[in-house]
Amino acid sequence: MDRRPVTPPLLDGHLVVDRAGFRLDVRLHVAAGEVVALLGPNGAGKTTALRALAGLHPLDAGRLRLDSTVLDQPDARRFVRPERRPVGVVFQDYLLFPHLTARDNVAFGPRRQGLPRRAARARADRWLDRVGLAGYAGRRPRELSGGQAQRVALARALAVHPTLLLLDEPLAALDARTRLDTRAELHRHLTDHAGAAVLVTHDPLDALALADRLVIVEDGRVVQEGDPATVTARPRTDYVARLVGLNLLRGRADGHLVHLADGFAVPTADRLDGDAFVVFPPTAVTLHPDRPGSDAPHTWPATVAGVHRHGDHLRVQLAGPVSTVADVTPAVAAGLRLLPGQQVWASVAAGDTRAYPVGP
Ligand SMILES: Nc1ncnc2c1ncn2[C@@H]1O[C@H](COP(=O)(O)OP(=O)(O)OP(=O)(O)O)[C@@H](O)[C@H]1O
Repeated sequence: MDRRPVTPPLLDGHLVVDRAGFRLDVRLHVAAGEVVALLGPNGAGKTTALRALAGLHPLDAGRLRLDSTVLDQPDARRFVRPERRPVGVVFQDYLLFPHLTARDNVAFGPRRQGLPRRAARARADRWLDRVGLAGYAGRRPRELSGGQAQRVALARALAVHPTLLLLDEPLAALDARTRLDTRAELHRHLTDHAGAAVLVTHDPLDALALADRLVIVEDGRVVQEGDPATVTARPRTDYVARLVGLNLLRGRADGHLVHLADGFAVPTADRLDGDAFVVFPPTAVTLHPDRPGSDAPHTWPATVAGVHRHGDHLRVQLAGPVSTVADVTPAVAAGLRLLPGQQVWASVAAGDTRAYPVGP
């Protein structure tokens, strides 16, 4: 039996925020040293959650505890103002003070924490050095590139030794090359950060590269969470499936078949019974011009809804009783004369699908 004491998470939040026609209601736990990425479609509530953690948007209900301090609990009339929270933020709309040098931007937080000017500046210089900007301390934000400004913002957030680090799309404003370098650098700083970190991103690559755990938010609720490997292997919503590039269908498993609506079925190597999800990559879908014979018993009719170039392949959107996407080579597409509106038949091999229960 495991007798290790269960340590409470460093951050323990039940965040409830009401906005016109929208309610955020998410439970969020983050351990010391853990990086959690909030992912979700536009308007899901990610930024609202981050702003609630920072204290920029008070909770309407629920409770937020960080370490041993309750930061926000409306029913106990408890609210710690943003500047009094041990929180470092890197927000798009909250970057740098334009009139201060990079050094003074970074020294600002430590000064507020009571560090004398000279010590605060020395700390700022150490952090600028750590983010690779030793020679830029005297520059003002307008004399920095986007990537450099982003790194100063990170240094500023980390210089206060925050218990909680919040990052809102930290790499979004950067070009592809800078993004790659900054992502690697951010990864190093997050690994060194002893506190909790919560990151909001639209980019699955950022989330997979930086986070220990993904929390998927849709319409103000957590719809799935887990380590990146599990979430990407076993998506539970269409949004997550699209994010990781898989077709996701839901049906009723009966041994090695998952029965879908309208009497169609998908074969699977996994043996399962009951409500099930089944996933497969677009490259696993085979298209046939006519209904195949007994060599492909589990096929379904589909209408080509769209064809786009996708790397070396063509990505075909298929509508019908089973809505999927298929990746085919240009040669196959030409052979099938794939055009929008065309009727085809689709199938997938058991060895290319994975099925898992809908229930926990
Ligand atoms: N200032 C505001 N006043 C009222 N409602 C708002 C305000 N800002 C956002 N909302 C609403 O709150 C909901 C959540 O928005 P939020 O910005 O948190 O989503 P998000 O997941 O961060 O989206 P995105 O990916 O587009 O940034 C949306 O329905 C949005 O319309």
